Amino acid sequence: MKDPITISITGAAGNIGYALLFRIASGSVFGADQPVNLHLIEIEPALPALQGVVMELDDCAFPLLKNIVATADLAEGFKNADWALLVGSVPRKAGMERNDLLGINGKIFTGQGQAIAANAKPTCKTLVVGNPCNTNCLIAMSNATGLPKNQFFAMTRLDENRAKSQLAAKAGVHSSQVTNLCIWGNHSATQYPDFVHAKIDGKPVTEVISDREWLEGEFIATVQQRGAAIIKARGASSAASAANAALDTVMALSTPTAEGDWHSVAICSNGEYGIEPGIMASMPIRTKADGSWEVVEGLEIDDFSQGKIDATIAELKEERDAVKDLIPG
Ligand SMILES: NC(=O)c1ccc[n+]([C@@H]2O[C@H](COP(=O)([O-])OP(=O)(O)OC[C@H]3O[C@@H](n4cnc5c(N)ncnc54)[C@H](O)[C@@H]3O)[C@@H](O)[C@H]2O)c1
Ligand SMILES: O=C(O)C[C@H](O)C(=O)O
Repeated sequence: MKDPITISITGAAGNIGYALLFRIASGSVFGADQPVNLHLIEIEPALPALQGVVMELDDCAFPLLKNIVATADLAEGFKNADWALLVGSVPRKAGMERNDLLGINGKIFTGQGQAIAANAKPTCKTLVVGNPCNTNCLIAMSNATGLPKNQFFAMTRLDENRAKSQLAAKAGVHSSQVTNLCIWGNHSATQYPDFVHAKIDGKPVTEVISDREWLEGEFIATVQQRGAAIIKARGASSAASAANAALDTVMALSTPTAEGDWHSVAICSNGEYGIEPGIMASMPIRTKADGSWEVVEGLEIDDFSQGKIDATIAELKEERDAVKDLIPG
């Protein structure tokens, strides 16, 4: 048996948490031979509800689940973490944009970034799900003094999965036949789901779907507005699909990417594609055999795509400027 790995999850008593924990504990994320410890972090008022979740985890008698910690103490919660999944934060309501949450949620990520740096393993990878996730991740990363920036990620995989599903439906194929789908920029209404480089059965999407007006219009708008559409329909923000995408992201960053393909996640720019260094932007990413990752470089960006990328990066710069008080030095 391998040594257990420790997964710390904030907001563990929330809706996404409830959809995440049992899949991790069952072995379906890290493998059937990988024991796990779950460190569940909540705010004090949610600890009684969290105890209920712990009772349910116990009642599953998962063979791979070795230890559960349920706590409001960040040092205890992030101790020895291999992965920190930062979900805990307030979701938006109908009529709000995700960055309307910056004032409420942004400050959560200063203390969490510091606590990860002080208590987690030096190799800990952090994935931010709580919105607005790109800028919350920037705050966490900037406060995690001493940890490499390339261990911080913000989630755009839900957007990738949504985009693949829309393209598949339009082309009359299964979503698994859609590859090379990159979400550029922010997890927001300015994101750019890149249909130009996406492929269906290895062919450019633009050859399979000849309706360019749909691709440039309805397709992009549907993906950009999908979160709002779910809030309108459900009366609550996406939870099961968000948890699924978080686990897809963890797996995509833990296993080598299929030859020629890429996946979407926001990382700290080093200037790739002319994106200002230090901006937490979604780009095409490949995970290598040794577990490290790289940006897929050299994609040709046409004028249409460049305009969309510029718009979403401009929004990320505005968000960064709005939280400058939460970013040290
Ligand atoms: N990036 C994405 O694609 C994506 C997708 C869906 C939802 N989200 C975001 O994920 C977040 C969580 O959504 P949810 O549906 O689980 O919400 P929820 O309200 O059901 O649960 C959030 C939980 O976080 C806890 N929490 C709040 N502040 C905390 C803190 N400082 N430390 C630890 N826990 C804290 C709350 O007590 C609550 O239990 C929201 O911000 C939502 O907008 C992101
Ligand atoms: O839209 C939201 O506020 C929740 C989430 O970010 C989503 O994309 O479903």
